[in-house]
Amino acid sequence: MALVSMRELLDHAAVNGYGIPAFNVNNLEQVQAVMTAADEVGAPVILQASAGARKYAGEPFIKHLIQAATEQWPHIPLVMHQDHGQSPAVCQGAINLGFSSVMMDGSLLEDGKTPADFAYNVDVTRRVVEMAHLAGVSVEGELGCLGNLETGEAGEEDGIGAVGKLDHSQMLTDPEEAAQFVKATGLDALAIAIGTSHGAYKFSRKPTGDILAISRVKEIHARIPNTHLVMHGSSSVPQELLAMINQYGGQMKQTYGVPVEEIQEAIKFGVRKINIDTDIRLAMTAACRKFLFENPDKFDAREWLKPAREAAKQLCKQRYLEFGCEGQAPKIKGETLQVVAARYAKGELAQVVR
Ligand SMILES: O=C(CO)COP(=O)(O)O
Ligand SMILES: O=C[C@H](O)COP(=O)(O)O
Ligand SMILES: [Zn+2]
Ligand SMILES: [Zn+2]
Repeated sequence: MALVSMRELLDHAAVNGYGIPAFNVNNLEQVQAVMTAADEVGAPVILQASAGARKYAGEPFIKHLIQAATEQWPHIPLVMHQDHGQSPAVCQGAINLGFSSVMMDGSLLEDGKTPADFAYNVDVTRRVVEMAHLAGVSVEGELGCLGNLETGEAGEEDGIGAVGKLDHSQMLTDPEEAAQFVKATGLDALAIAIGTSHGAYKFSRKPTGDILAISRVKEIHARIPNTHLVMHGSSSVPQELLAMINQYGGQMKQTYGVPVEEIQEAIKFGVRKINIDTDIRLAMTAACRKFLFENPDKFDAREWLKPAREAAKQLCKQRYLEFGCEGQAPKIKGETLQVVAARYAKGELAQVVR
């Protein structure tokens, strides 16, 4: 199957009440891990590449790694999504490269650090929607800045994130603004800020409602019922992976992620895409450290990449099962992007705002 539109997958997830993890990928082993996990459980796939991934691997490698996955697993509906595009020009570049979905992150200015105002965000996102939908490509936007509600720190850890202190109004997406934003842009999916942040250091304790505002999801969803909500910074940071990393020579500090049961609750109220990068990093690092510690004589990279890839696969499989993706892939039609473009043109995919 050729690459499919993210809108098609998320529409299917909405009708059938499940969520799809969007995994960040940077190299061969991560692509293989996600795809084999999806194949084992019959899950649809969103592979996303950040600017950091494109810098690390190079654009031709990212493009061809993901296209290779469509050849190896032709029966799996697969979206190639650009994560955190910082400008319309970056999004246009991704569309030209063959991405079937793009994120225009206009919550921050082009530097990826300075919080932007609402008018700027609307303007850049609307421009991306106009060009992307002509090609049947889906658009995710973001309203509100990801950040830690305990400290007010936006916490730039992965190259994308506001710098310095933010107030709570900047770190929690406002339902009324979300409604205005969707009306003005017509985008397909909206990343919301509810207290999650990128990277491993999200919460100093297991989060409760005051620092992870899942209740916001319900309020936002009520206003924009067919715009798919996206949770960034949604790694769960499994304690056993932290312990394993530290057991085999690592020095990670105590930290907590987003509990899977909170994500499951959010899925009931309109969250359809759940971004996960850090958990794959932790799983691969833990497995790799363990293998090299136990086999100090080994030096073939394939030998330590194999357990790392296997650990990433297990993590991905677990999330597919927990978010309800099992057996959904064969039920997805896999429309061509041309068909989806025609549906946008006819107004069939217009957003509802209440
Ligand atoms: O949101 C993300 C990518 O856009 C990744 O979040 P994590 O750092 O929690 O995995
Ligand atoms: O959005 C953040 C992702 O975790 C990507 O991280 P990265 O910029 O290090 O590739
Ligand atoms: Zn952002
Ligand atoms: Zn993100």
